[in-house]
Parts: sequence; structure tokens; C-alpha cells
Amino acid sequence: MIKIGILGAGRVGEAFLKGLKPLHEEGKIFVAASHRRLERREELGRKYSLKIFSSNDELVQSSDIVVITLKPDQFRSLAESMKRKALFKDKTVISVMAGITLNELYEKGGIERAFRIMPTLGVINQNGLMAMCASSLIQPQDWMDVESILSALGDVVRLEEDKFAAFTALGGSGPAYVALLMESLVDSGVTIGLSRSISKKIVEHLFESLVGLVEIYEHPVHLKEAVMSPNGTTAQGLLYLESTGVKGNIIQAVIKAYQRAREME
Ligand SMILES: NC(=O)C1=CN([C@@H]2O[C@H](COP(=O)(O)OP(=O)(O)OC[C@H]3O[C@@H](n4cnc5c(N)ncnc54)[C@H](O)[C@@H]3O)[C@@H](O)[C@H]2O)C=CC1
Ligand SMILES: O=C(O)[C@@H]1CCC=N1
Repeated sequence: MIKIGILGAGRVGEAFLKGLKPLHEEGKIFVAASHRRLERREELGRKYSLKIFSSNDELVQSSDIVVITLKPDQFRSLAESMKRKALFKDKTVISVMAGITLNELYEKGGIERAFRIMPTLGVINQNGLMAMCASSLIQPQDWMDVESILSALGDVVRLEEDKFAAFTALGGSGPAYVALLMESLVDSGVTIGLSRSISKKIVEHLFESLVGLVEIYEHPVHLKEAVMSPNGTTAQGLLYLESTGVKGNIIQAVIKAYQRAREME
């Protein structure tokens, strides 16, 4: 049975624990994690009934695949001592860390067999999208095993490593942009006199129905045209948005995130 260790049980690490738990319970894989704080270990143990180590070294030693869900700087400060102890020798690593390249995993952590993935936060409810690339030592069978494990958390796409910064800027950071749009729309409803609860209900409906509508109209532009009546309300709203350069601003925001993702590499 493949043993999987989650190193860095925060937001994304916990999403992995939650998503992989059913495979663990079916006896297909064995999942464990580590955390430094006793209260967090107790909390995770209670929630997921999985083994939570206090020592990262022990977790790594007892795993076949180590999923590193630390923040990039947390990894950088741990990596050197782990490399000295050759902890990752013969282990396969899956790193979710933004800006940590396969080369850095090797140089700083001595990690030779590595997958680099970039998940969207949707992995928290098993509805994520994950980009994935791997170091040259990874064999076709490893690809299939890891893709099959990750499919418990959402869809997986293979992507060249030089496109990871772009995927991070759009997909990784994306939920935050959409959340800001959602927050703005809810506030706008309140501003024009709706209660916050009805405004929130409307906006949640808008987001939930959108993907289905785009499918029906085949393109966002056609959907926009279907809603926009001659001399109507939508035309006035869109005119204001366009006159503030909203499309260019959104594109610039993603370019900024992309530049930061490149800088982190
Ligand atoms: N939050 C997001 O939407 C996304 C995050 N990522 C990447 O995922 C990684 C984790 O992000 P989050 O889960 O949001 O961060 P987080 O801060 O929630 O999780 C990091 C966890 O590592 C633990 N930790 C820190 N130092 C440790 C050590 N020495 N030993 C063991 N555990 C230690 C922390 O206590 C914390 O629980 C980052 O590298 C980020 O770039 C990638 C895509 C999306
Ligand atoms: O903001 C960040 O750096 C990370 C990577 C993508 C989402 N969160």
C-alpha cells in the first residue's frame, strides 16, 4: 500500500487530508501528516482519524510519497537539514509550493524524484484544478499512480514547468479575484437598498448559474449580448464598467501576479 505523508498541514495540506481520506479508508493508500503544534495535531487527529506525527523527519521516513504543503519560505528554512540527512532519498515528492521549481527542490532539498503541482483552492472540496509537471526521473507508471491519487482532489492537467507561473497567476490566485468581484457585487446590492442576505443570495445565484449559461451561449460575449437589452439597464452598467477600463485592469492584475510568480522562482 502506498504511504503518503502530508508535510505542512495548513489550508492546502488539510485539503489533501480531507480529499485523500476516502482512499485511506478503502485501504488503497495510507495517509499521515505532521504538525509542530499539539493542539493542531489533536484537531486533525479528531477530524480525520489519521496518524499525525510531531516530527517531520519521522513522517518523511515512514512515507513513500511526501506531499509538501509548506509555504515556500518555510520549505527553504527546513530544506538544508533535510538534505543533509538525505531524508528524501528514494522518496517521491509532490510539491504544491508556489515559486519552488523542480530544480530548487533538488538543489535545496536533495529531492530528485519530484512532481510539482499548482492547485486551485477548489481542492478543499475535491473540486480543484491542478497543473502538474515532473522531474526527469519520474517514470510513466509514477505519473499514472500520482494522477490517480490526485484525481481524488479534482481535475489534473499536465503542464510544462515554464507555464507554472502563468497557471499560478490565473488559477492559483484566481479564487481571490473572483471573491473580490463577489464581495463588490454584494456591497453594490446593499448600496442600492437590498438587505445583505438577499444581495448575497442573488450574487451566489449569479456565480452558480454562470458556467451553465456560458455553455448554452457558447461564449461569454454571446451571454453578455443576450442579457443586454436596447436602451436598458445592463447597457448602462456595462458602459460604466468599460469606461473605467475594467477589462484592461483585470488583465493587468493577472500580469502583476504572473510577474510576482516569476520573481518567486
Ligand atoms: N492557499 C492557496 O490558495 C494556495 C496555496 N498554494 C501553496 O500551498 C502552500 C501552502 O499554502 P497554505 O496551505 O495556504 O498555507 P498555510 O500557512 O495554511 O499552511 C502551511 C502549514 O505549514 C505548517 N508549518 C510551517 N512550518 C512548518 C514546519 N517546519 N514543519 C511542519 N509544518 C510546518 C504551518 O503551521 C501551516 O499549518 C504554499 O506553498 C502556497 O504557495 C498553492 C495554490 C493555492
Ligand atoms: O498567493 C500566493 O502566493 C499563493 C499561490 C497561489 C495562491 N496562493
